[in-house]
Amino acid sequence: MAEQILVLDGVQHAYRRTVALRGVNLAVASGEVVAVTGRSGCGKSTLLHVAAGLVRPQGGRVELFGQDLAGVGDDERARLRRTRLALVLQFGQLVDELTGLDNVALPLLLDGHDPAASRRLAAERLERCGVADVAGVVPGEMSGGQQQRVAVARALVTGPQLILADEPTGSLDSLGARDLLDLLLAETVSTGSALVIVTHDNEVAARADREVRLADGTVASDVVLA
Ligand SMILES: Nc1ncnc2c1ncn2[C@@H]1O[C@H](COP(=O)(O)OP(=O)(O)OP(=O)(O)O)[C@@H](O)[C@H]1O
Repeated sequence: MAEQILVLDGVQHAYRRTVALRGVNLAVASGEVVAVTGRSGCGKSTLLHVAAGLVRPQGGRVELFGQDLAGVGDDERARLRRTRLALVLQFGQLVDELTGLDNVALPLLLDGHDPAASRRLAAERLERCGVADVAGVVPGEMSGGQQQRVAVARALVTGPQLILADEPTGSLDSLGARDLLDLLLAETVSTGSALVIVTHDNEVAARADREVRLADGTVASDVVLA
């Protein structure tokens, strides 16, 4: 059986009086593509933030790459997010002042890699993601689709074992969304990463290996797709 790289066990979380997660159990194996679906407000983004170690849950246990996150400090969490984990959000969240190339090289540079080698890897990633032409362009001068492709290139440049994506196609039209999903799935499969993708889009969910549907802060169904 494939190694489990993310395990949520009875995870609970509330923001003041709003309960977002009420005991979520979920395990993701290496290389698996899992879609997380459910109505607005059911807790999908909170689940992703807990999995990324951005939010400390008030109850239950999160195990990431075999480590109980409760015992992992903020610096080590940040290091995990830069190296073994990647986040892709609805709006690429690129650094406005940096070019496409420097945005993609950034996680490597922050992790202390050689600058020239980092930029070479970043250029290769941009090429693979079909956006080599925006290497010298800042995000404000890119289209929404180009920004999301650069965000995918940045997410994959470190060779993460797990990619957490929150509505990564949500800001794009349907054609752009399909293109970006094709890219994300192809790159995920080719690097052997696991992908957890939060989506409202049934077409996106249908292309995953598994669909986990949340309802009111719990897992309502967890189905392996053909
Ligand atoms: N920072 C916050 N402060 C207070 N309440 C929050 C916060 N973030 C989320 N919530 C609440 O927690 C619940 C779950 O929110 P969450 O964003 O996880 O849901 P979601 O399924 O991702 O929603 P959507 O599909 O609309 O993005 C909602 O009731 C939401 O209003």
